[in-house]
Amino acid sequence: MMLPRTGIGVDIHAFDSAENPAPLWLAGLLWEGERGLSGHSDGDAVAHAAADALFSAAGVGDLGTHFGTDRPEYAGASGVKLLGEAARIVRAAGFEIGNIAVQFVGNRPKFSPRRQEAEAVLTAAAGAPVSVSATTSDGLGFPGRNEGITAYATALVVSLAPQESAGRDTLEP
Ligand SMILES: Nc1ccn([C@@H]2O[C@H](COP(=O)(O)O)[C@@H](O)[C@H]2O)c(=O)n1
Ligand SMILES: C[C@@]1(CO)OP(=O)(O)OP(=O)(O)OC[C@H]1O
Repeated sequence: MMLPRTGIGVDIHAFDSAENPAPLWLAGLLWEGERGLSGHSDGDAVAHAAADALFSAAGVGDLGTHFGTDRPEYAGASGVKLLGEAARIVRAAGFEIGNIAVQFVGNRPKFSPRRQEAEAVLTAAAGAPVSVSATTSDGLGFPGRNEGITAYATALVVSLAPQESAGRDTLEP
């Protein structure tokens, strides 16, 4: 039986505190006029959490395993590029991707008006449906103080490799 596998990913990035902050890239979109997130790459916490959930579901490590900050080629890399690469790695490991669901916690950007646009960009990158939702933390904690964003993601993948039979049906009654 081909049972699906779930995965989880969490990513946190602080807003850039520089006087002239980097632009904000989140959920694969550029948010004009919004303070950017700091990071070795473009800081797209939504795309990173989605990629991490894929690696988790396939059991092939995590973001640091594949795109570590010691890799200069990923300096400034786009989250969309990392998600596309993560999907390629997971497929090369013998999995198909069912879907990815991401929720971020933060006051800004006001996400829902651009949800469809973001989901289309991330879905194209992953080659599988990606849904994104947002919530505030009701003013509490670092997202509530506009210091940063947390993104949580789950992913579902299915192995395309023949499964070895195991468990109850191999046991004597
Ligand atoms: N950055 C955000 C945060 C929230 N939303 C939308 O607002 C709804 C209500 O948020 P609460 O935290 O007050 O429950 C939420 O369900 C989102 O639809 C948003 O668009 N952008
Ligand atoms: C994506 C990578 C690599 O550029 O850098 P960051 O942008 O700092 O992002 P993080 O979510 O901390 O994950 C680690 C790295 O793999």
